[in-house]
Amino acid sequence: MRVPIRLEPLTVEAFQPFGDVIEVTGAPDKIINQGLCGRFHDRATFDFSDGRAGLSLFKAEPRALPLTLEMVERHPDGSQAFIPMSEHAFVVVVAPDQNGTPGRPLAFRTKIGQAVNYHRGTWHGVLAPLHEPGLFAVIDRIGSGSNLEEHWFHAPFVIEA
Ligand SMILES: NC(=O)N[C@@H](O)C(=O)O
Ligand code: NI
Repeated sequence: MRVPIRLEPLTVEAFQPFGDVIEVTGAPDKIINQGLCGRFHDRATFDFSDGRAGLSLFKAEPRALPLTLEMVERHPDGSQAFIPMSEHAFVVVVAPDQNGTPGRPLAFRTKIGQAVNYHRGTWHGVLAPLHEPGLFAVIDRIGSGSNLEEHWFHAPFVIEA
């Protein structure tokens, strides 16, 4: 028996307990470059313990819906941001922490132009593009240790459109 989870639109409000939604909304915080560019300033909270921020590129295989969710993971020592490098939606899965194990996951479909930053220690699904090229810039912790905790569900969930 796979428990269904319905994909919801990604919003700042719904995602707030888990991380930041990075997107161009409203007026820029600052107009720069002789008026030719709007700066939407400081839109994500990075948090790294005894390491440093690093920028990597991920090229991930696209996933098809319905998507089986067997596990979530978290990074106790740092936040992790995923910035799509193509104009395609991707699936974002998070779960509340309940005394060290994840509760019922939530699944979101991003809109084009949205990126996410998981706060340090947030349970999340691994990167799940929905289309080629599956190319993302990732800002996360570079440092010692694995910085990775996985939780495999006894009964997988199924993420549905
Ligand atoms: N393992 C790894 O670098 N990627 C995961 O953290 C992920 O969230 O996709
Ligand atoms: Ni991760």
